[in-house]
Amino acid sequence: MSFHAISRQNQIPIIDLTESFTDATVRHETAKQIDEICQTIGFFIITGHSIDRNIQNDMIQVSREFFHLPLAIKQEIIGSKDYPYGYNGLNDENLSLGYEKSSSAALLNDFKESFSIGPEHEQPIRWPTKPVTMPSIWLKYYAECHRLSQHLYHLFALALRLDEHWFDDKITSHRSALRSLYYPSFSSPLPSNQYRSSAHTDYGAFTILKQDSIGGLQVQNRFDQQWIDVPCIENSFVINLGDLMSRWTNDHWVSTPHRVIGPQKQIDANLYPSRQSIAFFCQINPDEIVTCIPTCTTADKPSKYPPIRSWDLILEKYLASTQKKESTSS
Ligand SMILES: O=C(O)CCC(=O)C(=O)O
Ligand SMILES: [Fe+2]
Repeated sequence: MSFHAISRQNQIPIIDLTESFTDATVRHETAKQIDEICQTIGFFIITGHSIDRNIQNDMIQVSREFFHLPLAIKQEIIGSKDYPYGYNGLNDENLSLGYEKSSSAALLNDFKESFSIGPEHEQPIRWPTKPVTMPSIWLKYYAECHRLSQHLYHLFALALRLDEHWFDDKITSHRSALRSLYYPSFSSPLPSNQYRSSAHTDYGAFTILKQDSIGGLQVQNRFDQQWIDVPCIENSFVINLGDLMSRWTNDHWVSTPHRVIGPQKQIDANLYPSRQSIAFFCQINPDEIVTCIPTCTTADKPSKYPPIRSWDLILEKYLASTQKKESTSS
């Protein structure tokens, strides 16, 4: 697929990764395709990713179980500056605040709940008392996503004409976060100024997203500003770049705005269906200094951004979207 074909078509490209795990030639071809996608739409769907279906199903199932528990249990683990994970309740977050402050003020907060964990190697993970199977299922899913992210980093490195292992030492103490998002059902349509997730770009390197079959995820085509529906494909993941990767590549690659709209059709009893998705936010080592990737700058294209500690970049955005000040503890 050519650069122009991708930018013109209002579709999210699909890449089958199966052979890229074992065949170096395929890996190089896939990387070339990824480079084109990352310069244009910044989103793609992967199949042949090697994550077991049972693990995906268990993760969706145990998440639904958690979000159906009484609020008091869900609120057992609440995030803070030192522990930016745990439970976020309905209307606690407005992702567009971290993205575009001027127009987002009129938007109601996102109609969703979430629960997140960080990496086990940094600090003990805080779990709610129920469901009891949650820790083992989440840790298994987290490990699988990290393994997949390592393969994707290899493809991204080849796409940027770097050594395949260029990113390896930048993720040895990564701070990747796993977040389960639950968008409850509702009986009358959401107000026009409310979304399930308002428009935003992701903050980190890239995201591995699992969505259920309800749909609603949309990506903005930056060439004509149109919102493109991301199709729900069985046993697939959606991959999208975040702001850190865009800055790291000197804007050679884009982090594309996306949002989740409410369902347009009711199911039964006048109910608009709930939606469950699972996002794995791939974050590099928090102390890594993000400075223009060597292959992304030339004499004609100087580095645009000063070096920054990777976690400083992430925290700035996180605090903006949850309306927290850096000095507050909850
Ligand atoms: O739930 C989804 O499908 C997308 C969520 C999302 O974009 C995010 O949390 O960053
Ligand atoms: Fe996102």
